[in-house]
Amino acid sequence: MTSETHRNPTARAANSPTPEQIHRAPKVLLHDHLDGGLRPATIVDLARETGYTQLPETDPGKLGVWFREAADSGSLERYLETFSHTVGVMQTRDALVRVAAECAEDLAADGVVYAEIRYAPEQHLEAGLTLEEVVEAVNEGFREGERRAQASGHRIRVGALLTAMRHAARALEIAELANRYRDLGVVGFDIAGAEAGYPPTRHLDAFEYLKRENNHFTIHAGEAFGLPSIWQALQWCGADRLGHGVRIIDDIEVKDDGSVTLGRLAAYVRDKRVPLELCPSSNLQTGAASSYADHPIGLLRKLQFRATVNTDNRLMSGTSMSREFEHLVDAFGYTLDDMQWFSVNAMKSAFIPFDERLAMINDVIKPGYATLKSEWLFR
Ligand SMILES: O=c1[nH]cnc2c1ncn2[C@H]1C[C@H](O)[C@@H](CO)O1
Ligand SMILES: [Zn+2]
Repeated sequence: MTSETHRNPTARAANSPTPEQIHRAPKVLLHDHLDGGLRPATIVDLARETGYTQLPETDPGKLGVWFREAADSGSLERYLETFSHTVGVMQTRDALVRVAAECAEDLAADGVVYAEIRYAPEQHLEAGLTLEEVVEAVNEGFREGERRAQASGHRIRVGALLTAMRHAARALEIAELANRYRDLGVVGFDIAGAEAGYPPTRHLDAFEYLKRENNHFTIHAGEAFGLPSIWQALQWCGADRLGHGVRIIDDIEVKDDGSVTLGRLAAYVRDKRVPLELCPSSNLQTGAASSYADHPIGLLRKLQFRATVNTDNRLMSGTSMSREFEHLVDAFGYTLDDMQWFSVNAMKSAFIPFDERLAMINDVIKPGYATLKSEWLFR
């Protein structure tokens, strides 16, 4: 596919939402890393409190810039190196509670009404916490953040996804942990980390265990590595969703006359309504896409894949859900109807029970967009 084929030169439409409307619109976030979303000022505080001495900057403003620039590396491996500093200050119970509470607060203030936040418990054991203590601290933080959000007039519901690192060998143990804390704040499982060289099938035992337990999982696949990774994640591992999955574009052919042919895998992904947790800004930094206008989300939305919009790592990308939508509105001329479509797609794909998803869609998301869409009548 040439990069020019799917550029939308008209960009913003007359009825595209303003940044203020985007901010107020109810948004649903399925792919966001807890250790990729800390406030820079909190990192500085926690480093001081916990004796972490490796920070590249101690001024919060400069530190924020440092993360964005260091993550802007063009390679997933180098992008991931920046996490040593956030994980480095997230080793105590208090630190985890604080980071999780602020995460929920920040998302709620941005208009996110439902979020699934992931992190790898195995990365937070350096100061002696157990896996269980890590999960309980993060859950406590999320509950505290939900309460604070409500007190300031925002409503958000946050579920945790437990991630296992794909280069390590603890996936089954983490899957069992996710199962133990199911209905206690944890809604599913994930694997993350460098993709090339670490296929998801390395962790087949964990996925087979979760399937036997009727539990849910997503797999980072099709980000830095292409179709074989997506194929394995779906057909060997049985993933419910794809973390990124953006490289499914490699199985879609667009001819000069505009006609589109889906390969077998792309057809499967669309036919089975496999949710794609797309993260535009993150993809630009790791080299998986070259610009917002050229990001495959434009074509995937047109072809009605079950596409969702996500932040991945708000700190490393200097982003938020509102900012991701602002970029997409600018690049593709999206309207509130498009935003609603992405948000409903995400809510349908969440790992909480069906009746709760439906209530979020009918009682929160649709009324929220209806209010925004009717505003022109009273302008
Ligand atoms: O986009 C990503 N791809 C693969 N791994 C990632 C991505 N963003 C964050 N991670 C890793 C680094 C974190 O330490 C870990 C758990 O959140 O997940
Ligand atoms: Zn990710």
